[in-house]
Amino acid sequence: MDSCEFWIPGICRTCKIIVLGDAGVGKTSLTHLYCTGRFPEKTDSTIGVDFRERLLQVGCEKIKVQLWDTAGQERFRKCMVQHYYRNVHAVVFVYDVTNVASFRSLPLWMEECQQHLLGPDVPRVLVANKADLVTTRVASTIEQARHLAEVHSMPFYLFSAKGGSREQVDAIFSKLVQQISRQRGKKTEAVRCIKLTPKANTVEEKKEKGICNC
Ligand SMILES: Nc1nc2c(ncn2[C@@H]2O[C@H](COP(=O)(O)OP(=O)(O)OP(=O)(O)O)[C@@H](O)[C@H]2O)c(=O)[nH]1
Repeated sequence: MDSCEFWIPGICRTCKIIVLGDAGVGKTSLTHLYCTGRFPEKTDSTIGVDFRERLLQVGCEKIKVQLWDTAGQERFRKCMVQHYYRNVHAVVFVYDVTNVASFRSLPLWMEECQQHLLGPDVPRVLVANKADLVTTRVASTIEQARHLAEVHSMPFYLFSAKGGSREQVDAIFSKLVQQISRQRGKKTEAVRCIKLTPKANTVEEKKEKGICNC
């Protein structure tokens, strides 16, 4: 995703991706790993939102991936929640495999997206984090999570922000960026088609198109 034969200076698109999930599931750790390549040794509870960015090259396009690491705790979200959802291009849902309650909250996070008018066309993925702590006890919840992702047409990743590699975390976000780029391409094409549709100007053309002058 980062090779480029031509470089077009000045063209840079932003992809705003919000990361949602209960407190402590690993949102900060995941976004940190993606943007810096390191698992942070120490994290504090996110208050409001933290921003992290990474610059990518997709073909000849520069893309700024802007991650909104949102607060999991309700009391730290209240004042920011409207801002999270403005002009969102994609969503990452995260739950913690060792915390069943964080899995049960996923429908609420999805509902919040709906309440803020994120349509089904907004790409999303589900990350089951802390895979390094998987035990047989949580295996059935992981299967349920996989099923939930399937039902909602989301890619599913069993991942560990602690033990995962940069390549693995890149795969999660690359998938989203590719989907966003594809959608943008389609929208641009649709606009181009509308602009290029010729108007019926001459009387003959108008007749052919069934347009009447009276
Ligand atoms: N073992 C393990 N611990 C993890 C992993 N990811 C995060 N943690 C730990 O889980 C705790 C919470 O991680 P955060 O990244 O701060 O969680 P968060 O979702 O951002 O939390 P809030 O900001 O409160 O919403 C920290 O102690 C992390 O070190 C992981 O993959 N494996």
